[in-house]
Amino acid sequence: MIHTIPNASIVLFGATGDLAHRKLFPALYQLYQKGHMKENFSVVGVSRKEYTHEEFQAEVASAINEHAPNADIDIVKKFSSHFYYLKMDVTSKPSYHELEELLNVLDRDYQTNGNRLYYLAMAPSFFGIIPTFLKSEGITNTEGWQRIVIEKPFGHDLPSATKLNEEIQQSFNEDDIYRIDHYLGKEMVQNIQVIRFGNAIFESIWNNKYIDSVQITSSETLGVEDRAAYYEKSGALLDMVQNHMLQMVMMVAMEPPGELKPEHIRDEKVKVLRSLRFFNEEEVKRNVIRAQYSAGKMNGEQVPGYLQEENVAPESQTETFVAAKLFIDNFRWTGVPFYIRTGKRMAVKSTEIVIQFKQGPMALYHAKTEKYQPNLLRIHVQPDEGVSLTLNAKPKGDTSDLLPIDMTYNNKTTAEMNSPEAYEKLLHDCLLGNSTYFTRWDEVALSWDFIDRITKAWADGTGSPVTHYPSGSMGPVEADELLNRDGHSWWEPTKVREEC
Ligand SMILES: NC(=O)C1=CN([C@@H]2O[C@H](COP(=O)(O)OP(=O)(O)OC[C@H]3O[C@@H](n4cnc5c(N)ncnc54)[C@H](OP(=O)(O)O)[C@@H]3O)[C@@H](O)[C@H]2O)C=CC1
Ligand SMILES: O=C1O[C@H](COP(=O)(O)O)[C@@H](O)[C@H](O)[C@H]1O
Repeated sequence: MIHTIPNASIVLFGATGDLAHRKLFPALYQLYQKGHMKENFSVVGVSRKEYTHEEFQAEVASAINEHAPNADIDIVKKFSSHFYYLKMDVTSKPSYHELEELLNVLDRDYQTNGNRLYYLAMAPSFFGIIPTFLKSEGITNTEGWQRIVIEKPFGHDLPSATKLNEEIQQSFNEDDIYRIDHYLGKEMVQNIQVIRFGNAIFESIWNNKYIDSVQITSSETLGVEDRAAYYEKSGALLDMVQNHMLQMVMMVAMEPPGELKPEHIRDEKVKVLRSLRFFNEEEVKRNVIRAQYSAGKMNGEQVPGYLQEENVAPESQTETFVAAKLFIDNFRWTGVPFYIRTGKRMAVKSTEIVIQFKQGPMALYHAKTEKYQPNLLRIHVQPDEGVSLTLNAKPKGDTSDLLPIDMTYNNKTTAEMNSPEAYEKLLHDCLLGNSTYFTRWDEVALSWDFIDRITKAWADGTGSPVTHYPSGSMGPVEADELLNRDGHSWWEPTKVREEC
């Protein structure tokens, strides 16, 4: 539900960066333009570059014009007049006093009641120090609420994430810490719980009696671009699996919450991670595939392999693709494999969840024709948004054959009616104090515990080796074999038909 955001000051650390320009300014603008933010808010941009307030406002306006669809020039002007700039090195304790002075003026001018949201759009190395100084220099000491948004990655393993968390919790309560996973802001990821718990026909068959397997694919066409410095240390496992892929697994596998309240939903998600089978070395080798893109063709154009990309080590073993078979050892899911795969430079940009249902008890049709398809429920997360259900029917006039048909719901009908961007929804939620779609510490800790065992097996040389896949393909043959040995194959991403 959309509510009007209360009066507040937003402090945006990292205001000259890529995330602020491409995602955060446009997301805030959309909230304003739709009337969810009224006039009583200010945004203080913080970075080390020199800007006057006016230069910064012009920069914000230009970013919105470039990245927000259908931006209105007059509204953009009015919106950007709420922005202020402070040149500040976040590692310098005394500079926080200037921030406090500015915020005190803005709190008064905009009647914010001291409500403040601190958004850390900065490199992770700053995630600990900023909350520490915000607290020690008394900035968080106001009458209003104080919330902090932490970008990803939250640590690089369980020990580093624990240390970071302890540091942040010295200054902010868990309830006021909003760890962002932007996949949780995606329309169709949020829709999973409605499709499941809002439709008795699905929830009653959402278990190992009726579901054969689950597949989650998140493929990208982009390569590493200019992010090799970060990506070389992360790879697809830390960049996508630890957070986004596991979040989608949790949304598909969780039990119904007692109520639609943040803690009820987050409790159920955590229980999924508690039932996730944590792999030993042998299981990592058997169930987790890693690979790197080699040169290939994308849209008819030759593109380089990962090792030829700028700032990538000549013999880098960083994986740009991961496929895995996961097991959730609980009453609902025992025996149902969850196959996940994600990678860069793949054939299509797509995120899709496919629920494959079991065949009926008697082979009246499926043994007789190759055209028989298992029933599939596809949740199209992006770029198309929607749901489709594959059924078997009979072709017109022919009683002896089968025709798979799709019943499709398309969530995104026209360019003018795009769903809100993930960051828009998440900013809206944290300004309202709704943490449902942010990751709680116990989720983060368990997900690192699961991931660390894979990282360790790979580092010890006991996991499967890094193989290669040509750019423009859907991954290495080993990822196909992972499913083939169970008699399965990957369902390739499909489009939601426009006419439906
Ligand atoms: N970009 C994206 O699409 C995504 C980014 N993220 C995460 O968001 C965060 C930010 O990423 P991104 O915007 O790409 O990073 P950038 O490198 O583009 O921006 C970093 C920002 O930090 C500022 N900065 C650096 N050092 C200091 C300092 N000592 N004091 C004050 N400001 C400083 C920089 O400005 P200046 O140099 O002027 O000080 C700049 O504004 C990261 O954690 C990233 O992992 C997550 C998902 C997607
Ligand atoms: O967090 C990240 O996500 C993006 C993919 O996000 P999407 O919304 O475009 O699917 C990925 O490219 C990036 O490497 C990763 O850091």
